[in-house]
Amino acid sequence: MRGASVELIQVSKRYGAALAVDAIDLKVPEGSYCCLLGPSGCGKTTTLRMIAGHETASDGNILIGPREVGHLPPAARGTAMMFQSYALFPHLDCLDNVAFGPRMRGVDRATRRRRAMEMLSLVRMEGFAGRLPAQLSGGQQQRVALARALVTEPSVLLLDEPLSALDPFLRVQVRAELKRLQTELGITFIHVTHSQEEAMALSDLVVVMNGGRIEQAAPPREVFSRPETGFVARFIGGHNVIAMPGGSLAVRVDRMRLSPRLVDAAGEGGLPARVETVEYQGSFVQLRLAPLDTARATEVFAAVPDDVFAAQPFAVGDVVTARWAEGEAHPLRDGQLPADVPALEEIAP
Ligand SMILES: Nc1ncnc2c1ncn2[C@@H]1O[C@H](COP(=O)(O)OP(=O)(O)OP(=O)(O)O)[C@@H](O)[C@H]1O
Repeated sequence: MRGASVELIQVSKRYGAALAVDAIDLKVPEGSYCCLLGPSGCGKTTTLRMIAGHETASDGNILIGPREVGHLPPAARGTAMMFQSYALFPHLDCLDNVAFGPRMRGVDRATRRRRAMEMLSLVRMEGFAGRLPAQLSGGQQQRVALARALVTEPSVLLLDEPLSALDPFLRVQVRAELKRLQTELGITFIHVTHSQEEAMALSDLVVVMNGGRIEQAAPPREVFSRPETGFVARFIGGHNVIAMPGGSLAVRVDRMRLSPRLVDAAGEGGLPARVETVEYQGSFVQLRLAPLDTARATEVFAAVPDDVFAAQPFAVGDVVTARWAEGEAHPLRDGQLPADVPALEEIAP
């Protein structure tokens, strides 16, 4: 199997007056694992379905490899789709479920059974070839569904919330399996999820969507360390969004430094705030703070390493100053403030 790149150029989807996907541009490199991440209704599934050809784009171009595929039916695009519900045929055993597609395409019995067996081995289900879906666990059914999608040798595998029907334990197992397969096969995976943890764990490229648009498309570490918009900072989590005179900033909660507030310190920088909650979390202590100036943020969080906290503990009701090193504050693209927000002193590290 070989991967192919996927490129969307100014792709839109309208349902009547509603714009589900709004002129998005995206380039997914060949052989990469890409997650489309965002809240319900942001247009992830619609985007996936347009790539698969189950939905026609209202505008724009879709390329798979060098080919424009907008006019091609799903079966001619070199993609395969795996759905949230495994949708295995209940009356067929695993081998026949996987061999079903090749059978429909007229592949002879011996070849299709050999191919199906290879795919079952790939997902480590060769020992279950003769079982009916009802005799399998959810995770096992999911693997068979994966084998069934891969038997067509797609260059791009499209996965719509493939883990959401699994319990948390299985979800982590199947997630690791998906990553292993993608790395081993070298084909392109495009995976829709609303779980930031899933996207972080799997992706080479995370595409954060909101309201039919792409907020940010970058490797997970970059999205987490340098969110470009307030939406990304909040959705990915682990960040405070703080209003400043020049616009809003994102600062990671584990980069906040707390010190006792010196009430009479002249020209004191930082963000004075009252401690609202203190929660011990094992390796760190999480504090929720209410800034005294609510125009800057209504609440911020600080994750303080447990040893740092033990050396200088704070209690609920204490007033502290939160600071961060200059390089830890990332300006947000959509962070312009209304003109009436008061100017504040410079933040000192
Ligand atoms: N067939 C349709 N007809 C009309 N509107 C639709 C149709 N399909 C999707 N939409 C609308 O388009 C928008 C994007 O839907 P989409 O299913 O792509 O979102 P999503 O991000 O995948 O959400 P979810 O995580 O809930 O599946 C939503 O507002 C949805 O209501």
